[in-house]
Formats: sequence, structure tokens, C-alpha cells
Amino acid sequence: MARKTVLQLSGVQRHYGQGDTTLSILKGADFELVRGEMVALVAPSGTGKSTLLHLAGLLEHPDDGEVFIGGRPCNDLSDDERTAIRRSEIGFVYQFHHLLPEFTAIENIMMPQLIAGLSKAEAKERAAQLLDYMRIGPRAEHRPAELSGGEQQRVAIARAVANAPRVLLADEPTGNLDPKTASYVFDALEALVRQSGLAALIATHNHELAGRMDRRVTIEGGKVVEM
Ligand SMILES: Nc1ncnc2c1ncn2[C@@H]1O[C@H](COP(=O)(O)OP(=O)(O)OP(=O)(O)O)[C@@H](O)[C@H]1O
Repeated sequence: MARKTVLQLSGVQRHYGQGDTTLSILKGADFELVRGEMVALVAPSGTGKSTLLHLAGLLEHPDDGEVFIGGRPCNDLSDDERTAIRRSEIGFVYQFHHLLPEFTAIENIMMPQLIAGLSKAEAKERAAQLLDYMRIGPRAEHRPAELSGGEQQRVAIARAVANAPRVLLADEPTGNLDPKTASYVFDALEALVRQSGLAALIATHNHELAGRMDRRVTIEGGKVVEM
């Protein structure tokens, strides 16, 4: 597979005002993620992992620097354009699943596809494939409350990739699970990334899972550095 950069952060700065003082979280951070790659983001609490993921996912604007998705600079795009890129090219997984409680597993995975304009039949077929792929096919008609924590996270991962994004951003996706379940969920996530050529940036405090990824980076002095 040709080496293709899907996400790039260049000289990214992010500061938060706190009363009279300014908290500088990112101070010229550079980072690159290529297709097919899984990178662990491992850094102490409060150093800016979520901030970095929000910037990469176009949920926030950097104070300086640029974020490129698929080679396209995104800072100066309109909110509508950023939302369109976020919906079609970026998938998010959080520590808590954030599935819609009143919908079944398969409906939750269909939802982003219906928003993207697919027909109900197409969305359902893809959702069923993803559920099988995540080895939860038999749970398709269950609501989130009827699923275990590991199953809920596998549905959340399936939902995040339903529109075949280029980039998967995950913020502690297994942080809420016991070690055995975390490992099982990670197996499914890894298989999905390897099979689809997706690229993933995964914030985690779990060193065992971080060790299974292609690279590990941390945040030091407001910059992204290899570990
Ligand atoms: N909107 C905001 N306004 C002010 N300060 C903020 C804001 N968002 C984040 N911060 C601060 O920026 C720092 C980095 O936050 P961030 O959530 O990115 O850390 P993190 O590395 O993801 O931490 P954790 O591992 O605990 O989730 C923290 O000190 C936080 O308090």
C-alpha cells in the first residue's frame, strides 16, 4: 500500500484562558498519521490528549498552525464544510459509548449512514456486516442497555466506521472496560483497521494495548513526541 498521509497536524497551538492567565496546552505540535497505521497516544492526564483529538477531528480550531485531513487544510473552511468532512472522513469513539438508548444496535449503526444519504436497505446491509465483523451479529436488535460494556463499545466502533472514514479517533475507547474485555474489544478494532486500511489515533492509558500498536506518541512540553 502506498504511504499516504490521512491526518497531519502542523505547528498546532492551543491555549485556554483561565482568568488572567493563559494555559498553553499545545505549543507547536506536529503529527502525521498514514493510511493503515494505528498510533497510541499515551500521556499523563491533563497534558492535552483530548484537546489534540478534538483538533484533529475538527471539533475545535487551533489558535495557530494547521490541521490537514487527506491533505486538505481545514482551518479556513466554513463550519458546514468542516462538518461535512467530519461526517464523511472521521470516526470518533469515546470512553463512554454515547449510543442512542432508544434505538437498537443495528439502528445506531445505520443512523450516520442515513444522515449521509444512504437508503435504509443499504445502511442496514452495511450495519449488519459491521456487526458480524465485530462478532456481535446476534445482538443486532438489542438496545444499548441490553448489551454488556464490551458489546456497547463494539457497537460504538462499528458506528464510528459506518461511513468508511479515513481516520478513526478514539479517546480511551477501552478505558471503561476490564482488562480482558478491553483486550477483546481492541482485537476487533485492530482487525477492522488492518482490514480496511483505515488509520487510527487512539488515546489510552493501557500500556499493554499501546504496545500492540504500530507507534506510540506522547505529549511533552506541548509537542507530540515519539516514545
Ligand atoms: N475548554 C477548556 N477551557 C479551559 N481549559 C481547558 C478546556 N479544555 C481543556 N482544558 C484544560 O486543558 C488541559 C488539557 O485537557 P485535555 O482534556 O486535553 O487533557 P487529557 O490529556 O485528555 O486528560 P485526561 O487524560 O485526564 O482525559 C487540562 O488542564 C484542561 O483542564
